Amino acid sequence: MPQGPSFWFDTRIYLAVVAALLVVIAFYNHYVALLGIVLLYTLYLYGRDRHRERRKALSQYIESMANTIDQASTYALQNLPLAIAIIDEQGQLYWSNSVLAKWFGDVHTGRSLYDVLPSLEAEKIWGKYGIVTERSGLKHYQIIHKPLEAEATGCQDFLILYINDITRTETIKAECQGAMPAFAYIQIDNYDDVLKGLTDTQRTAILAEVNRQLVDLFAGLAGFVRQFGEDTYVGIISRQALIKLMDSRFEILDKIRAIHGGNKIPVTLSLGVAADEPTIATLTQRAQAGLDLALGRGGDQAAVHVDGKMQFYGGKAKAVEKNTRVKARIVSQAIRELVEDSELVLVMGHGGEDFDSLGAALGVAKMARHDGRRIHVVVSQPGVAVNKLQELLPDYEGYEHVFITPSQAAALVDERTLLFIVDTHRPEMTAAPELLEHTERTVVIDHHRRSEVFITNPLLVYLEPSASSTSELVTELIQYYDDNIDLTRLEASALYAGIVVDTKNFAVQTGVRTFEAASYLRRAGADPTLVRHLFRVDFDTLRARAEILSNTEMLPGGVVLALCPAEAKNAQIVAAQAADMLLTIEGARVSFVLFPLEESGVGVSARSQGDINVQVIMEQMGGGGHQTVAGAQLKNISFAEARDQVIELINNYIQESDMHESNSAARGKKIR
Ligand SMILES: Nc1ncnc2c1ncn2[C@@H]1O[C@H](COP(=O)(O)O[C@H]2[C@@H](O)[C@H](n3cnc4c(N)ncnc43)O[C@@H]2COP(=O)(O)O)[C@@H](O)[C@H]1O
Ligand SMILES: [Mn+2]
Repeated sequence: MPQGPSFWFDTRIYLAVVAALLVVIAFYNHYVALLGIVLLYTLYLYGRDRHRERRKALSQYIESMANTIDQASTYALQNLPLAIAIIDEQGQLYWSNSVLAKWFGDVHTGRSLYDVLPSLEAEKIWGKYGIVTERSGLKHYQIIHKPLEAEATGCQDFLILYINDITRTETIKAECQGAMPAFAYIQIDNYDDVLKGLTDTQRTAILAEVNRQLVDLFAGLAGFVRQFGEDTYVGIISRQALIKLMDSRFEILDKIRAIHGGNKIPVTLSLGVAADEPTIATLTQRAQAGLDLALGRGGDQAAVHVDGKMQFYGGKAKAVEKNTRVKARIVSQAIRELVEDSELVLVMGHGGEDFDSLGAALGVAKMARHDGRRIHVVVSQPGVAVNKLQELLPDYEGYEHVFITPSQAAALVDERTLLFIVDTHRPEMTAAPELLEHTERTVVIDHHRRSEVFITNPLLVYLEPSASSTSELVTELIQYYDDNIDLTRLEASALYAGIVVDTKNFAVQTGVRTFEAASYLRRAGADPTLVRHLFRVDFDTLRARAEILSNTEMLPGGVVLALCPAEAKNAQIVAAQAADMLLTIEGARVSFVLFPLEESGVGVSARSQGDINVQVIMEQMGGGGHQTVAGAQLKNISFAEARDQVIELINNYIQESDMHESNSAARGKKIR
């Protein structure tokens, strides 16, 4: 490197010192001093020239260095392991480094970056600092976006994007995730029923077949399965294998259901499976909760907790009626103890009460009154069923003011209050959801298949999806509560009406226990004339029902779809009744009636003959219900959109079932 200017400064100091010495020498010898001055001057001239040359060389060196650094930094910017793009609000490229073109092909100034990265959401990133991850084909990118404001650019606002290719990291992450364990609890739902009355050889053959199917399944998935009770198994597979199992829509359920013993009862299986949990303890807890949920929903299904949410597969078999009433007796006694420990008993059903929830509520109220407790039934708002009963109740002593509003109930409730929730177990569907926040002493009695959302920490739960109705369950509880309970004509008739509603007049979902409950109620005074009176509808309602029927479309695959007129009174009930009626059409497998919701939106009443699980379809629309009777409420949607959604879901359902069960071609026809 050339020497700098300090060298010439130093030289001049030396020359000045020599000049001073020459002055001293001149005092003694003029000739020597003169010679010294000539030499000194020559030295000065030489030094000055050398200094000029060096200064020139130095500035040339600095200039070349600057050029090199400029080139190096440009090279570095263009060849970063990052793509950089500067875009405007429309996504148009103003500048980018060459890496962007290398990764995304034809990108040039003026072209929109959103064309090459369509998943990038302009409104989410424009003007903001942040990091997003995007996928483009097989590649994954992490994008840091940073605003570049007009003040800095002197013209307009821009956004700088630093794009990092994280495909390798994401691939490794996906591989690791795929190798994580998924844990399964598996249970034969109906072990005793299937094996009842079979010979030892038949029993062994059935159990061996179940075993073989499970072992084959897990071996095929490179997993592990082990029986740990007579009807229970645990299994472990990788998360990747679980995804395969989900893609097959748990075909194992169909294979197991095809196993029949001599008594013709098909074997059904329930699975609770969990993945993506931080510890083995939470993984197994989630799997256990999934199994409870699958069993609570009637069995013959898998409840899978993956990606932070629960998904259900299967659920095609009917819930099998339990032929023992031991549980009813135990629950009844437990209820009695809770009632005796309370001062006030409140009962509520689901909002938009029907006779099942009101009949069951009056039945529970009867038990509490029998023990001398203050009781009230909390109702959401006047409706057909509430109004009908309200007209009759004042004739019965103590029932004059039995119905109260949610706000009246909130004013009464204290820590000694016992709150019964009947005919639903979903907090948001209760007549007064806010009441649940005021009391922790709750009891749930319901006949719906268990859904994921449930009343928080109830003291007691009596959930029997195989029962026809909550009124049937409450009728049994009354019989075990106290032999001396004497139902009034109205109480018995309300409970009877509850059974009638949910069984469509004893046509569906009925078991031996349904008829036994009905005959107990008849003996206790249930009056068919009064029940008929409860179900009478006004002329407008009847006309609305007729209009629905005239608006009916018969679609391929046995799908019947109808629309309820927008101005119909009691639209929900009319739609429910029409959906029931539509199933009586020859060839109808499933019916859907769309109706206007009071608070805007579209409601759906869905009914099935049994082979299509409408609960699963309605759950996909945010609703629920049972396998053959279900419903949903859709917000911010038009009738046409709701119709399209229903058709798409039933199409998918039929196609999937056909794929897995090789149903006839006619059934699999696409609906338009
Ligand atoms: N959002 C939802 N989440 C979970 N479950 C839901 C949701 N929305 C509806 N459901 C359940 O779906 C079934 C079917 O409901 P539905 O409205 O189609 O039918 C119920 C009543 O409307 C209907 N009903 C009431 N009174 C009469 C009558 N007089 N005649 C005929 N039909 C009538 O009967 C159904 C009773 O259902 P239940 O109260 O659940 O037993 C239902 O299970 C919803 O809870
Ligand atoms: Mn019910």
